[in-house]
Parts: sequence; C-alpha cells; structure tokens
Amino acid sequence: FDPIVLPDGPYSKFRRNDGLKTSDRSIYIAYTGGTIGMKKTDDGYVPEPGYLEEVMSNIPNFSADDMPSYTINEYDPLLDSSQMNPSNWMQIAYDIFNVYHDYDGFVVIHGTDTMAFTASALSFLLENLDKPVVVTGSQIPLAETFNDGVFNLLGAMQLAADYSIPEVMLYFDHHAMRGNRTQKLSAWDLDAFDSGFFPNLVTQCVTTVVRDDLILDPPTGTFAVTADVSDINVVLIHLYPGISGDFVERALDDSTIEGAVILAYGTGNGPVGDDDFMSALTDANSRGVVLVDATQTHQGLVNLDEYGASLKDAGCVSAKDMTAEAALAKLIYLLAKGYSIDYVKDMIPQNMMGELGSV
Ligand SMILES: NC(=O)C[C@H](N)C(=O)O
Repeated sequence: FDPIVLPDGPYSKFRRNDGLKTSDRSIYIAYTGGTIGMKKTDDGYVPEPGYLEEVMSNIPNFSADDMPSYTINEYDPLLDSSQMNPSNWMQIAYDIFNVYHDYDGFVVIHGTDTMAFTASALSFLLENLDKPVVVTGSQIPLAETFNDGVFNLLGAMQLAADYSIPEVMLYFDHHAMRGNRTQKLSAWDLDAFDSGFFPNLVTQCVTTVVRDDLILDPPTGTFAVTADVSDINVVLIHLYPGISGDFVERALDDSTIEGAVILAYGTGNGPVGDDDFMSALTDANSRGVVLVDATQTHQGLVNLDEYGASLKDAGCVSAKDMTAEAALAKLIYLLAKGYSIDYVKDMIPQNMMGELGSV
C-alpha cells in the first residue's frame, strides 16, 4: 500500500475523537483460552486459571498511560480452541451482548486453531455491531521471554479502545483483518493469518494505517444477538481425488443435517462426471439440505458457470470468494435464523457482512 494516500491513524474517521485519553476508555476482554495464556509444565503447555492476568500485571506496557482500562472475563474452563464448537461461539456472543453498553470496545482472546471460524461466526452473530470486536491470541505464550502475544494483545487492546471500527476483526502480527476473511495459514510463522484477496483493515507501522475506505458502514439498527447456532447440524465435505459417492452419501445420511459446505477444487470444481457422487448430492438437495460450493484455495472465486457441467447441476449454490470458515459460519447462521431454504440459498452468494466480493 501507499502510506501517502492512506489515512494515518490520527486522521482516520474511525479514530475516536471525543477528547478523551486512551486511559479514560475501557474495554472488555473475553478470555476464552489458547496458547497465549498457557503455562509451561512438565507435560507441555497447559491453560491455567488466573495465569494470563498475572503475567499481564507483570508487563508494564499493559498499564501504561496510553492503554485503556480493562476488565478480563476469564472463561471456565479455559479452552484450547481445538475444543470449541458453535455453542462456544454463542457463549462469546452472549457475553459481549450482556456488557455491550458498558465498554468502548471488546477483545476476544482465543486460541489460533479455530480463531478464523470464531471470528467469522461472530461477524454474523453480532447483529448491528457498532463497536470494535478484536479477536487475538498468539503462537507463543505471553509468559515466554520471546513471544508474539505481547504485541498481539497490546495492538488488539489499543484498536478496541481508540477506534470505533464497527467490525469483528482478527488482529495478528501487527495487522487487523476483517474477521470473516481470515484463515490460519501457518502453525509456525508468527504472521499466521491472512485474508486472501482482501487487504488488511489496519496495519501497525511506525504509525497506525487504517483503510477507512474498506471499513463497513456503521449499522442503522440496534445491536442484538438473535440467532442461536448451538444445535444447527451442518457438515463440511472436503473433496479429494478418489472421493466416492458412497462416502458423500454416508456423510449426508442424517435427517438432522440441514446444510453442507462442499469444499471443492479451485473455482468450485468437483468430480461431476461421477454419477454416484453427483446423485449423492442431488438426493441430499432434494431432501432440503442446503448445499454450498466453496473453494479449498486460500485465494479463489467459485464460478459454477465456468464449465459445461458443475456442482450447480446437483443443486449447489456458490460461496463465491468466501473462505470455508465464513461459508460454514454463514450457512449455520442463516439456518439458525429459521429462514426458508430458498432464502438461505439466495443469501449465500450475497454480501452480508463484507465476507465476499472484491474491493
Ligand atoms: N496458538 C494456539 O493458540 C494454538 C492452540 N492449540 C489453540 O488453538 O488453542
């Protein structure tokens, strides 16, 4: 990007400009678990209650003058994010809902493994969000001398306090991305997340660079959490060479399944010449299962009209350039809202929360 043409932090229209100092602002931290707060033991890293807050209190940066005051709600139990399911997304959504009017912004401390799923889900669940929600964590625990957690958490906290960006963001390695565009690309690199074709919303350089032009417009409605996704049964089927119709049929053979994301190749392709495979999908579609074709690639755009035959012939609708995480979260959310099957199919390829479409 060109720093000359982009709004520098202080000039961003989302910079809070009410004369208050950062230290006069308060943020709420929902601490769900993850490596960032883990303690080293003889058995490896383990989440330990109270430990993250203790480590934070020993790092002066967290109580510096240019930091907001904060309240930490530590979840019980603290979870490795690989243990999370949609009912944990609801726990976070209701948690933020309950204290929404008491804080300037929100940070969700979360494990990295399923962070992109949670960030995607929250972007739909937190309806009419007009305050920042910043999801973060780290690859190395905060308690280690060399760690990425300290900058991730400091950056997330300042962003939640100083900017009124009305979005769920994922902050990692000095940049904030739109949450529902992110994927975890590395279990090794400290720059672990990326938002595909979609540029970073905020980049922490010597100053903070904010892409005002990309940030969602503030909502007109009232903040609410109206969908409960805890019990929605949706499956994700990752295509691979040799996948059989029998496998797909068994994966979908459950009357409680309401939807399926088919994680297809490249621009949404699959083995359309395999009649068993196609009829497994066609049958599910005729039973009312909403089938969504999303790409396996990190940068891709599903185009079901590219070739003569496509998964559209079996009833799939296009997730366009949505990530698998966003497609799954959006499908679950729309089904939880109780919309008709036709309406859900209609909405999947349409932009709702900035999750799809080019800039
Ligand atoms: N870096 C991490 O946070 C990974 C951890 N397994 C988690 O997702 O909770």
